[in-house]
Amino acid sequence: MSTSDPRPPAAADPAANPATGDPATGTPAAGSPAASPEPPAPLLRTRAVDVVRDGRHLLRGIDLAIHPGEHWALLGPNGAGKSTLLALLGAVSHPTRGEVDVLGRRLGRVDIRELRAHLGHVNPRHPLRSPLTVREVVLTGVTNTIEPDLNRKPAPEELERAELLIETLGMTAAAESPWTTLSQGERGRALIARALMPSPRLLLLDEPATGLDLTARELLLDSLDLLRHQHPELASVLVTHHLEELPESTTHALLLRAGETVAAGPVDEVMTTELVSATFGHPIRITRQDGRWTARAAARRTPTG
Ligand SMILES: Nc1ncnc2c1ncn2[C@@H]1O[C@H](COP(=O)(O)OP(=O)(O)OP(=O)(O)O)[C@@H](O)[C@H]1O
Repeated sequence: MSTSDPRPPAAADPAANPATGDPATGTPAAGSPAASPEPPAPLLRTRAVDVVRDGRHLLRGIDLAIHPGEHWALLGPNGAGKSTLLALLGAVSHPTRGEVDVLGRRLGRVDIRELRAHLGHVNPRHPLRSPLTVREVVLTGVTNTIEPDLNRKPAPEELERAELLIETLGMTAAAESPWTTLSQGERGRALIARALMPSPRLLLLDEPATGLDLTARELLLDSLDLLRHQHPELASVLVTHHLEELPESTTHALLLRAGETVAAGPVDEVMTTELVSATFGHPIRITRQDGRWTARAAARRTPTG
């Protein structure tokens, strides 16, 4: 299949389920039948989204629907538009055209700062310089501030939640370690715990494994698998260039090339040799073993005769 003929396995049509409800609690909209077996409303939805900057299309015609319990990989080469799309999904920027609904609220019609409070956005460039401990950094997730709010004492249930998340992310032994002495992998896991403090329904991860050594990457991916297992309603979007950096628990993928969708849908339909090769513009062979993916350049043909 060529990039000009993408057949994205369609994400569920969000228009079929217009319930919007309360983004903070997930409560169905008034009038929704309480016992309805309908699938849940998407947490994120984009329709025909374009982003144009300086006269250049960074994204074109992006349609996407992400539901509770889905864990999406956003894959594509350098400059494909992954960070631009993540900024829309994280209510950080607006589309030039099209619709973006985050937790049932349309960007452009709501205060995006209020929306962001319900999203767990992990910024690998967390600008902390002071030697807060891991526990203190995780607790700043409650106020979504870089430094602790000194006028506010954490409630016992917040301390308890921080401890649980620190454990889930495999950081208990380092809970008292100062930020300034942590490795990049430890910082990454502490930031995921921090992002989860306000119990967001959606976690956005921008290249969380970049720069990690093998052990640190595997610890991170194990932690994400455990987290997703413990919080079955959580949804997530993870941006990466590398298939090896995808946790086993990845359920869906969106492949982007030059700002356009090559394919989007369930991971086993999308993460194929054909579609990933089309996305990266290079023949790549994809294999999946024990739930994890590897990508290798397809073998060159041996010249005959
Ligand atoms: N404000 C802007 N004005 C013009 N072009 C921009 C702007 N922001 C980003 N771009 C360009 O848009 C394209 C997509 O950028 P984006 O950062 O979304 O890609 P990406 O897939 O995340 O890339 P990478 O994998 O390298 O991080 C790039 O070519 C980038 O140079």
